[in-house]
Amino acid sequence: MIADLSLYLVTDAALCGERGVVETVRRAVDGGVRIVQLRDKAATDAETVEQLVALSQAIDGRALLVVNDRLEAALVARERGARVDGVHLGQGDESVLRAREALGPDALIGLTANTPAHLEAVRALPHGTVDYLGVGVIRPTTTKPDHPAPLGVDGFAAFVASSPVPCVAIGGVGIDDTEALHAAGAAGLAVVSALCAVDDPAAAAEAFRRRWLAGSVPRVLSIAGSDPSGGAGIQADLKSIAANGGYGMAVLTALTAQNTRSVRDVHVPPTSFLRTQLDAVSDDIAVDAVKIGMLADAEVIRTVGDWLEKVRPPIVVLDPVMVATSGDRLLAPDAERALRDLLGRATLITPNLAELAVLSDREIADWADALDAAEELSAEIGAAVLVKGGHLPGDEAPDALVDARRGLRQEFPGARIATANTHGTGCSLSSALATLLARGEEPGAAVHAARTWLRESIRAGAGLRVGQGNGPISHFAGLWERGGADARPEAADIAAEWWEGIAGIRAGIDDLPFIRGLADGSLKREPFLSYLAQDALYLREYARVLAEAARLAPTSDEQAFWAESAHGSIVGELELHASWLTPAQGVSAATFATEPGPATTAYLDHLRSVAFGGDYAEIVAAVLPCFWLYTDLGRRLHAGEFGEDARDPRHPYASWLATYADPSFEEATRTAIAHATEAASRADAETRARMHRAFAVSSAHELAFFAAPLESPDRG
Ligand SMILES: Nc1ncnc2c1ncn2[C@@H]1O[C@H](COP(=O)(O)OP(=O)(O)O)[C@@H](O)[C@H]1O
Ligand SMILES: Cc1ncc(COP(=O)(O)O)c(N)n1
Ligand SMILES: [Mg+2]
Repeated sequence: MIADLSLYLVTDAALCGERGVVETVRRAVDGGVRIVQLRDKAATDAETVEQLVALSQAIDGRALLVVNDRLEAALVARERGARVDGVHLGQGDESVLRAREALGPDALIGLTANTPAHLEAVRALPHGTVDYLGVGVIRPTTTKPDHPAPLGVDGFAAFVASSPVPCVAIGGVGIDDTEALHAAGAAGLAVVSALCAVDDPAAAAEAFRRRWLAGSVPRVLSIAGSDPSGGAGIQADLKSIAANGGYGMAVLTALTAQNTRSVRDVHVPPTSFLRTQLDAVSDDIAVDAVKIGMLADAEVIRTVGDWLEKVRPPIVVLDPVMVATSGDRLLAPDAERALRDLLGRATLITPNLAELAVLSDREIADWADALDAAEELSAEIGAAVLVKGGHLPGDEAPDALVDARRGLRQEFPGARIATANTHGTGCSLSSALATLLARGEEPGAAVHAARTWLRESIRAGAGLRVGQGNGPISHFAGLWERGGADARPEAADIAAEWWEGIAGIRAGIDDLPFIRGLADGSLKREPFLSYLAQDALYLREYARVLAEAARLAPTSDEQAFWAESAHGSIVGELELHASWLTPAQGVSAATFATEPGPATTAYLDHLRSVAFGGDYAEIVAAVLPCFWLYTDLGRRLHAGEFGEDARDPRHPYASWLATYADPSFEEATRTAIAHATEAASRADAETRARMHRAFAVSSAHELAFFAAPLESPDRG
């Protein structure tokens, strides 16, 4: 049997402690353990049967279950309805031949081995008797008191090289061995203490799995229809999987005769042949992720559902394809019910707006409706939902990831790209997601990366000059342009993402009593002047950071811009002193000579530490919120968004508010946004992430800075 041995939990009742073996296993499987071995040398056969029954229920088909040594108990537990997939035998335990005979050809049979003589013995057995070897110990361990001399990673690698069957590394394996053992050729890691004796087995398992997957090329199977014009269906899937770093496989549910204009005909081969294709793959290859596309009719859906029930792939991304971009049906209308039943088997489903309406059986009038419907559907099916906004009217094409079980609702903003090349966008996105999830990405990060890649590929689509209708996207545009480096988002997309990312901070600023009072003029003079005094202190240092940006700027345009901004910042400081922070305004010499308050100090510390790092990209991201948030606030104050008072010339702070809405400051802000986000677009993914963080941290400091005058009694 072909099994995913990547993360293999071996139980130890003592190490599981009060939590117990069953609960430990349940959580570890939640976290991604793929196979569980019940190992309890002290239990009686009757106790072992009970434990297997309980474990089988807790695992619920999400991982394989084998038992150490106790063939009889496995057989009895099977009779009692437990799903026991096989046994793991030691050199001294029952004969593997007898186990194979008793458990049948589909059982998983493992054997402990660590010497050349053991390997000779395995070679002498009929092919298919032993499925894998447990090889160790890797390091000294206390969970096997009588263990042989440790092999170490090198000894393990040498053993694997001459083994006829896959080898799992066991014995003292810790998370930091993951990469080395993967590179040494391990089929998986068998872990005892590092999963049983930890507070959070799910988190530990997730960490193992993520590190394991990061080093592998995932094997991704698309189960979908064929599009001979190459833009959608399995053709799009295979390109998308490859472009995102996976090994692509494809099982055909249907053949369409379509091009970029329309679907002319659909041929659905017999489902018996579909099943033969599916088994041919899973009998030979461990499938890391499945993407499901066009399913044609109810019988196809049932066939795929039965196969999923047998194989239980760890990741299933289901794109509930109903209608093609051209408007032609790809699913028989009477099959919608059957499709709904299949959703429960998915990890993630990716409906467009029309499909979401059908699946959730409600009307969707706008994006807010779509999010609510997605949340409801997610709760109902127990899977995450990525609702796609490609068919929204207007200039925006957002997507949103909703997972009711985790209380997750994450929006991904994006301007609509003006292009006709949208054929196969849904197919491409879902297979990219299956691949990225199989590479160990978190769902939110996977969606972000898939969208970045998709948007670049959509933009490049027209350049392919394929077809007269809705042409395809250019799946390898990034690869062809940059030789495979991560996709680069456009500056405008980065701006949208950063701005959306601080939506909570912006709402927080709008709600501050200080801002409300500033808008309607009710703000007392004293906190206002103390705010200005802090602002003056801030601007002087801010100017130095801007000057540092000028010093490091890669082009003379940018150099000039940041130098002018530094100058502007100093002029701003001087003006504050000239017109507001004066004895005439009631500002005493004491306030004048004020010290920076905590919020000012914290903000400046952040800016200076970024500036000290000497990275132009990060500095310009950190200085951006001071431009952007002020301009945005000024524009909205001026537009009367906070009430009409702010525009009244008799408003006590009218002249100060006017400087907010100064057109030349707005122009400078546009330029600052452009320089920062273009630097981000040119940067590698790691630098871009640092920039995003620096931007978000500065934004949070802006909020604290506005809050300070009415908050801290010891403000400057
Ligand atoms: N013109 C466009 N500009 C930017 N993104 C788009 C555009 N059209 C579709 N997308 C994106 O392509 C993906 C597929 O979405 P959608 O077209 O809604 O689904 P489907 O292709 O299944 O009908 C989504 O990520 C969506 O945001
Ligand atoms: C065989 C096949 N499967 C799926 C689609 C959906 O295409 P889109 O991704 O544009 O929704 C398609 N046109 N053809
Ligand atoms: Mg589409």
